[in-house]
Amino acid sequence: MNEFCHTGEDTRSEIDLLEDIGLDESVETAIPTLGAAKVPSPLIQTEQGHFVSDDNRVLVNVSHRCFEAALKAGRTPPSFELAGPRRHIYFDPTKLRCAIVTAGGLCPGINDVIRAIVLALYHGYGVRSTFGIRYGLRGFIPEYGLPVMELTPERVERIHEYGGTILGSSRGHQPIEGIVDALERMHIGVLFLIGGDGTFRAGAKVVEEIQRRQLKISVVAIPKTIDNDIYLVFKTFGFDTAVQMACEAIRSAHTEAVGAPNGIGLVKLMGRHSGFIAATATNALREVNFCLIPEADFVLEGEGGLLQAVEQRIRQRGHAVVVVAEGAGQRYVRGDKEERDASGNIKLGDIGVFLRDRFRAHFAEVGLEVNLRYIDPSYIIRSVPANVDDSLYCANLGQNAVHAAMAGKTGLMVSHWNGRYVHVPIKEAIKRRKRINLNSRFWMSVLESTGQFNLAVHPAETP
Ligand SMILES: Nc1ncnc2c1ncn2[C@@H]1O[C@H](COP(=O)(O)OP(=O)(O)O)[C@@H](O)[C@H]1O
Ligand SMILES: O=P(O)(O)OC[C@H]1O[C@](O)(COP(=O)(O)O)[C@@H](O)[C@@H]1O
Ligand SMILES: [Mg+2]
Repeated sequence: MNEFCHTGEDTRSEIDLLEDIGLDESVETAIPTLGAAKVPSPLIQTEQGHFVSDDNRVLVNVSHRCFEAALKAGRTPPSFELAGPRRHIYFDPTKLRCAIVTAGGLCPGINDVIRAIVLALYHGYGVRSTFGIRYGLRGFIPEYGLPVMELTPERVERIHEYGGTILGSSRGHQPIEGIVDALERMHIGVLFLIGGDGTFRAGAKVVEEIQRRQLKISVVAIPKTIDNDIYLVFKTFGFDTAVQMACEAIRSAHTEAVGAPNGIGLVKLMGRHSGFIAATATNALREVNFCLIPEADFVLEGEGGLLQAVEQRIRQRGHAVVVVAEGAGQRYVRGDKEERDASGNIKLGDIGVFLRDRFRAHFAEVGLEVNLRYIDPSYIIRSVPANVDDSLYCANLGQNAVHAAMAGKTGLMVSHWNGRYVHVPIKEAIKRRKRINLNSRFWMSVLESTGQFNLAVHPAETP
C-alpha cells in the first residue's frame, strides 16, 4: 500500500513509477520549532513579496491521481513546508552564535555549502559569529584538542574553488552528550550539520538531547553524499559532478575497449548500497553494455550469468563496457568476518578487482583472447570541486538552511523535492535509504540502454 498516495486497490500510480525514490511509506511532515518567531526579519522585502509563510507547502506526491484519491477520501494530501525566509525570525542576529560541522565521506560542493551559509548569515541577517568545527563530530570533543575555525566572509572568499571541506571531516561515533556539552559551552544557537545518513542519525540524537536539556539550539541538516542515497531528497549535491567524473572514466573505458581486439573496459564506481552514480552515468552515455548495481545483484556463472553474457557480447560485437557499483556482487567478495568502518558502515569487498580477475580467468578457460582494461576512479570522483549546477544547488541549500534556522526551526533537513526547496524532518530522512526502484522508468531506461534484459539477477538483499 502506498501511504503517500492511498489510491486503494491500484497501489502505484504512473508518477510513482517515474520516481526512483520508492515512495511507499507514510511520512511525518511537521517541523519542530524552538518557540514563537517574534523578531522582524532584517531581510529586505521587495514589492513583489519575498517572505514565505509556513502554510506554503509542497505536495509530497505530485501524481494527480493520488491527489484526487486523497480528496475523494476526505484526506489532505501530505505536503512539506516550503523553505525560504520568514517575515519574523526567532533569533536576535546580533547575539546569535552559529556552528558548522561536516562529517562522513567527501563530496563535491561541501565548501560551496559552507560559504553559502556563512555569507547568508553575515550579509543577510547580520550574524557576526560563525564557527567551523574541525574534522567532523570529533571536533566537539575536548580530548581531541581541535580548535574551532572562525568563519568570516574573508575566510570563505575562495573556498568554493576547491574540493573537499576546509573544516575537514571524519568518521567514528562521538558521545552525544559531549557534543551538546560543547554547544552549550560555546553558547551556540544554531548548528548546521553537513552530512549523510550517519551524520543525520547523530543529529537526531543531538536534537533529542537538546530537547531533554530544554535548550534553545536549532539543528539544521544539509544532505551530503555522492551516493545520492538519502531518502526524501530528489538528488544530493555533488552527485551531478560525480556523475560527470564517472562519465569521463566510462568514456575512457569505451575508447580502450574499441581500440583493441576483443576489448573489455571495466569501470568500478562508488555506490555502497545504491547504484545511482553507475546507473545515471550509464543513462547519460549510452555506451555501457552491463551496469551492475547493488539493488539488482547479478548472477555470475551459468546460463544467463554475467560471464556468459559478456562472452556473448564479445563474440558478437568485439568489445564490451561493464560498469560496476562498488556495492554490487558482494556475495562473491564477502569475507568470512564482517568488517565495519569507524562509523559502523560495512566494509565492502573489492568487486572491481574480483571481476577483472574472473573475466581474465573465464576468457582464458574458453580460449578467447581479450584485452581487459580496468579503471577504478575511486576518490577522484568525489574530491573534485563542484560543477556549476552543483555550485548553484549548494548555494540554494545553504541559504535555505540559514532561513530555516533563523526562523527557529529545528530537527530538519533542507531538501529539494518536486522542484522546490522544502523542510523535511531529520527523523523521516533517516527512516530508510533511497535506492533505485527496479520498477521505475529510470531503471527501465538503463536496461533499454544496455540491453541487459536477460542478465540473471539474485533476489535483492536487504541492506
Ligand atoms: N547511529 C549513529 N549514532 C550516532 N552517531 C552516528 C551514527 N551513525 C553515524 N554516526 C556518526 O556520524 C558521523 C558520520 O557518519 P558516516 O556514516 O561516516 O558518514 P555520513 O554522514 O556521510 O553517512 C560519524 O562521526 C559517525 O560516527
Ligand atoms: O573511504 P571512505 O572515506 O570510508 O569512503 C568510502 C565510501 O564513502 C562514500 O563515498 C559515501 O559515503 P558517505 O557519504 O555515506 O560518507 C561511498 O560511496 C564509499 O563507499
Ligand atoms: Mg552514509
